[in-house]
Amino acid sequence: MEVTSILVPFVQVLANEPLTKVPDRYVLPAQEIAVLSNNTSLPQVPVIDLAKLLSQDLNLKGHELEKLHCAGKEWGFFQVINHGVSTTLIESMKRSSKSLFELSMEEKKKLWQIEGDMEGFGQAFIFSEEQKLEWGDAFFLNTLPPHTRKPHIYDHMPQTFRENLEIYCAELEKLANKIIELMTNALAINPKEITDLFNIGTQNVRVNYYPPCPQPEKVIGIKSHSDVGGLTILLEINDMEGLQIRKDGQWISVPPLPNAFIMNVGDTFEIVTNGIYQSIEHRVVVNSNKERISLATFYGPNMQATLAPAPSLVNIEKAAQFRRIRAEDHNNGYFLRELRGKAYLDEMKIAKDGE
Ligand SMILES: O=C(O)CCC(=O)C(=O)O
Ligand SMILES: [Fe+2]
Repeated sequence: MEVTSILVPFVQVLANEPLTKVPDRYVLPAQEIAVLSNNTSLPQVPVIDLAKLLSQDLNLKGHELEKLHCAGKEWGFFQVINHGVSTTLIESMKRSSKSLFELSMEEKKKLWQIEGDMEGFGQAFIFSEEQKLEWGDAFFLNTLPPHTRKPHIYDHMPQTFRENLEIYCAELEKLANKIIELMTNALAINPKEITDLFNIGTQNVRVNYYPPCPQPEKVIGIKSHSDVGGLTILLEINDMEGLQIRKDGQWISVPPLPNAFIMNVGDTFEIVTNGIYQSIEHRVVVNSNKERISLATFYGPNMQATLAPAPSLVNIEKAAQFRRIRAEDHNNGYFLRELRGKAYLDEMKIAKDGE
């Protein structure tokens, strides 16, 4: 896909300079400053136990499936424990993701985005020199289907990163498929109505690096957005807080939980479940002490598939909420706009009478 996001400076370099003030290009307008809802009784993101979901004990399984259903419906965000991915693999993946940002500038340059392409070090969603930039760097890659892997990036990646990534991505593809199938069980529909869309699905990874910032309250690490795909699986690399989600109008912090994956439903999943499971707006705030690193793995549909609400989730009580769109067109459209909450998903909605 051709993407026209413009190339931007590396924030990690900026953060290494003795700055006391952040450059204007990063300072958000007052109304966009991230304010955390200050309420100690805010609800916590649900924690789902995959071992229970896969248990032979039907009571245990049923109870956890109900929890998954609530998490999909009411949160669109949850943490998953006992996910079955080996700790050794996860620790290696963490180390090698971190080391990407420790490469020399010369090495990083070989992995730099080239114009018209999103992969490598760089940003997406930037379309003008006036646009406010985020206080964060990213390394983005296509991993599946294999023919979408870009040789100019793969050939220059550090070998250990590449080797770990290969195994990690295969494990996360299996895990994503498992969770999606369990969600279809929780929705009590024929799994194929949704799982068929993910046959030869797409997978991308994004390593996010948010350097410490001298004026953290003036900037944002990632603007509020929902993810475009099916299911995102996030790994916290250095256990730093920063991720926040918007639930019922309030911003709630998602604290890293040891040995868990943070998962969230993307816009595609909201479309195919006819709005029953919701993609949730999230953002990242930064701090002045320490960098934060995360690894997001996005799992999306086959780009040739047509996205539409699953037939059995459309009925007299609930008409189709979203129009049909080819997955590739849906995906490309997402990357042609600035990140702005759930604005893009709203464009996919079928207007109700009188709107
Ligand atoms: O760094 C994070 O915790 C979230 C990253 C994110 O939302 C994304 O990469 O889409
Ligand atoms: Fe995201």
